Amino acid sequence: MSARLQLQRADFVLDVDLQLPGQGITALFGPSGCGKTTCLRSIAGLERAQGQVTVNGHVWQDDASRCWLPTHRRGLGYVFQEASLFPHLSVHDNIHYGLRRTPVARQRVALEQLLELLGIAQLLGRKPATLSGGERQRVAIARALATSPQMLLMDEPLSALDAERKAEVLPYLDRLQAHLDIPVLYVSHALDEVARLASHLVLLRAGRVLAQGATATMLSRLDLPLSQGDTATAVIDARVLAHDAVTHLSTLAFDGGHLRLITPQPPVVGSQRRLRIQARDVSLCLQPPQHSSILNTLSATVQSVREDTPGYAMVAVRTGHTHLLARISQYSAQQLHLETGQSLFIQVKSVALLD
Ligand SMILES: Nc1ncnc2c1ncn2[C@@H]1O[C@H](COP(=O)(O)OP(=O)(O)OP(=O)(O)O)[C@@H](O)[C@H]1O
Repeated sequence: MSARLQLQRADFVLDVDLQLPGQGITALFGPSGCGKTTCLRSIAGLERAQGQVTVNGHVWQDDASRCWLPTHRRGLGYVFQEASLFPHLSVHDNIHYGLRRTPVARQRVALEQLLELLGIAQLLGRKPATLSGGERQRVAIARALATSPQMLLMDEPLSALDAERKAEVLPYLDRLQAHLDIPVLYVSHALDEVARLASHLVLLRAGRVLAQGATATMLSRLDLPLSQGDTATAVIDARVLAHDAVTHLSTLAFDGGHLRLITPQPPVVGSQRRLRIQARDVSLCLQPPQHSSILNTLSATVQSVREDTPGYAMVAVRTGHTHLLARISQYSAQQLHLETGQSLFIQVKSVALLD
């Protein structure tokens, strides 16, 4: 998918060039007012930006050749912050409203599969007013997907939900991603959501693309603001090798070694899982640590070091082909004489399963 878009407002200019994968979830991320929604609405044809938009070989817009498809002809699904369901229609009729407008030849998503993936089969007879916020949003996603779109556009779909409801909906988004072959462009300003869901990340600043690339790579780049401060995080895709029911420890393999973590529920052996390692949970040692309570020690190479917030240094390290961050005191960075290319050991105090 590619989009080159320019739009001028009185005090805001959008000028982006997006090259996105035709699969998985791509996050459009950045601070409030940077243009995420404007960008999404321009791709949808809800704003009249100038430029070119091509999705899966379909040209939605190309001003050079005077092509501009209206929204209803772009083959897209759109999910807003607040589920915009028809209040007088049942869940069944809301979903079928989208389905009826899709010619049979274009239907690629089986309705039963959609209901199953989003866990809404038992809600079909209900009216939107009787649903919880999380259920409403799942129905809104089903309605958008029922039209078998070329692309699903989601604008902060979880931001109106409290933490509990958000945690309830996230696994459904994981399942959609695993089972449906529809690329998603996902607007968010919550880094935890992006780290969990997105395989690709576009970082926006003041209407422009600051950087774009694989989420894992973007999160660990010291030249980007994502790696600053206490929330800096790395994500790793890993495979479950084993689970020990006695110790509750699971062992996962990634490109760089093995990690062990306590998992209350045994994960499926052989499954691919995404792990999060926060920079503040990684410490550095020049010698292999001995007799430590910390479960995970890996050998690594220093990639770069940068001053972080006052008193702290952020260190990018590589283990195998995997990039991690360590947030340590500046004092420690000086004591260890850290330099690029240096070999050392990292201790990982905490690893979390994200999906
Ligand atoms: N309809 C509009 N008319 C004029 N200016 C607008 C309009 N909608 C948005 N803007 C301005 O355009 C800029 C980008 O807004 P946009 O909503 O795209 O940002 P955002 O990154 O999605 O922000 P948020 O995370 O707060 O939703 C902002 O300066 C905003 O004030």
